[in-house]
Amino acid sequence: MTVTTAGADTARSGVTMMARPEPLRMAPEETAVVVIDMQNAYASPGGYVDLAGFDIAGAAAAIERVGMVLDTARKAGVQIVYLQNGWDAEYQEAGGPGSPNWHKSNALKTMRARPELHGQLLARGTWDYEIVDALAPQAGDLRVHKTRYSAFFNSQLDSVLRSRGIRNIVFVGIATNVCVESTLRDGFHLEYFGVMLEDATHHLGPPMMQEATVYNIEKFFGWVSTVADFCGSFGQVPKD
Ligand SMILES: NC(=O)N/C=C\C(=O)O
Repeated sequence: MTVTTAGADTARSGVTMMARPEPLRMAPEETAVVVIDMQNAYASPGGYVDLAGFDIAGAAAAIERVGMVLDTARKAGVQIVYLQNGWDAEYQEAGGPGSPNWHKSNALKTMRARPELHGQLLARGTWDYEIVDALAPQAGDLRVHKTRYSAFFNSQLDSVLRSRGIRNIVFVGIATNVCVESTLRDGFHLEYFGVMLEDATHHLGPPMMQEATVYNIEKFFGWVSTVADFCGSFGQVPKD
């Protein structure tokens, strides 16, 4: 049975997208594509996660598929919000030894192990922090800065979405099992309908991490769909 997301006119004006465990009916004007951390740090050779020893072989395909989603979203008038993860140049926003982030962040750990990298990873103003060239934001897109894995924590994201009447979030980006899942979970608790396009994401760690997030989302926190299903449904929306 199709799940109709919140919104007075959704049943009438919405589009139906195939998803698991149920198809979703969503109004384009109440939907945003949230692009998680498609920065050089996460998606480019020589960026933070590559230097930290994670496999980024799947990132190139994710970039290409995110690009397809953004093309369709722009034509359909769906709001696009880019998240960028990182901290100020002095790393004050990262927290010191009193913060679990200081102990768990693999970027901070990599820089402590390789002091010559200090100042280069995830600092605003660096190449590492920037969105990859192929997905450069365009006029009308929004950018939101975040300092922890969940894009809802200590950021402008909730008010940016709420003030625009957004109730549905289509998630793409990196990494599936860290910032995408953390943000989708927090969005669930804030009453957003979250759907992840599984082939426009990439995980950090072994392949089972991708499978685990897909299971968690399908079973507990939201819906899972694909780029073809997003483009097939939102591609039908006429732009005014
Ligand atoms: N964008 C992410 O999922 N980030 C994951 C790890 C990190 O930022 O250290």
